[in-house]
Amino acid sequence: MKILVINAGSSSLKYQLFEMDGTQVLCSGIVERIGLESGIITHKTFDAEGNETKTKKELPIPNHNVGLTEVVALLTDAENGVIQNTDDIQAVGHRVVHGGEFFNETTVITAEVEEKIRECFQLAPLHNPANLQGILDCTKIFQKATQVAVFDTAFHQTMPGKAYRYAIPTELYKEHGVRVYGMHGTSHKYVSKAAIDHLGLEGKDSKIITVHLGNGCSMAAVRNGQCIDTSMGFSPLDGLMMGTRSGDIDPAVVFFLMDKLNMKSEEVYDLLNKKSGMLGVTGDSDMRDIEARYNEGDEVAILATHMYTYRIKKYIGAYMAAMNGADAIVFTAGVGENDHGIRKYAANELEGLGVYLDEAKNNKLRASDIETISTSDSNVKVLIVPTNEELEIAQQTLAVLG
Ligand SMILES: Nc1ncnc2c1ncn2[C@@H]1O[C@H](COP(=O)(O)OP(=O)(O)O)[C@@H](O)[C@H]1O
Ligand SMILES: CC(=O)OP(=O)(O)O
Ligand SMILES: [Mg+2]
Repeated sequence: MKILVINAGSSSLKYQLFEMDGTQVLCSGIVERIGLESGIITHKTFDAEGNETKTKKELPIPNHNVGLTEVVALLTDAENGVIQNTDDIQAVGHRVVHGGEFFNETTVITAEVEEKIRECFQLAPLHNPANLQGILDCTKIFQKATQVAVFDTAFHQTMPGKAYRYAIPTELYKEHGVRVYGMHGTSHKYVSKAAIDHLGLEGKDSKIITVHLGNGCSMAAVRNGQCIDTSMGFSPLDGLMMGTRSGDIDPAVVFFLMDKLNMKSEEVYDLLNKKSGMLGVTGDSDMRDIEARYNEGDEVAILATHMYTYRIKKYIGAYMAAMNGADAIVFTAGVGENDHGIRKYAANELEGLGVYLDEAKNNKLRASDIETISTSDSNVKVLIVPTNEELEIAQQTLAVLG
């Protein structure tokens, strides 16, 4: 069975096509810089031995629909395509960031499900509209396929009330669903499970702290494979410092901006979501640019890097307290897998908590497989586990189809 996975982000669209009998990846790719002057499509195909052929295209991609049309053209290309026509796809698995309290598991998409995804637009304005657009487009293009939604929020639905409730009047939770939801759940689930398997902790009282550092960043405390706390909240704006999002901030700042600087609520929302985080402090949002500036001794980049990693460190402490210890801290996603400086500053000087980083091992730039970067006698293991949200989505899609 061929399952296509679509991970539509705010400015990108990642995809992978799987042959699920034996789980072979037929092709994968990313459409980046959607909506900007020039977009980039990187497309990789794989033969039965896993050998890779890569093509790269630069062209304007004004919206996700154009991006998806380009992807379909690559999939069905007469010479280099991996399928003959769109009817070869039996299912499309979609990443949907926010499922509110509607969904705690993977779901076949119906008109009613689409409506509920729409109802969650306000909770994830950078993500859910793009996710729904991807679903609507794929329904038209892949007419024989079952469309399935895998929610970022689902994995976090096991959190207890003491972790997911805000200390505000109860009716705001009961009548309006104002609570912590948490995101990146597919990734936290995938990497925590991989760490549990890797460390032989299946069936034991396992305590894993997962640190997902991409453009959006979040952490989770995972006890016995279940999420008990996470750093993103009602929306993907909360918690860690991110590429363009502020993360934790005193809500009084919002009123200050509105009352003293006459900003409208949507301007404040835009500021905290799109103009803050690393971008707000340094002018750059991509960690590669910030790393280069750091290495040149740029003081602003140095400050921002330490703000970013200090907050991760504080959450590590919080989650070790929440679980009364930890077996492992797991770094993942674009920054977590690639940036050894970020891992170093986030996980060094934690010997008091039993975390001993092996700096030489950590200095590897890129982890394509699970790597241990703590010393052999570290009580708490520090791992890099490359995430694979697309594989997790494909497996959950297959499971829901029975
Ligand atoms: N080699 C690298 N070194 C440092 N950071 C990197 C590297 N490669 C990618 N990144 C970072 O990873 C981020 C994207 O991560 P990703 O997990 O793809 O995020 P998202 O899914 O949120 O778009 C980029 O913004 C970039 O900062
Ligand atoms: C929820 C979220 O922040 O997703 P991403 O990191 O893909 O932007
Ligand atoms: Mg991501």
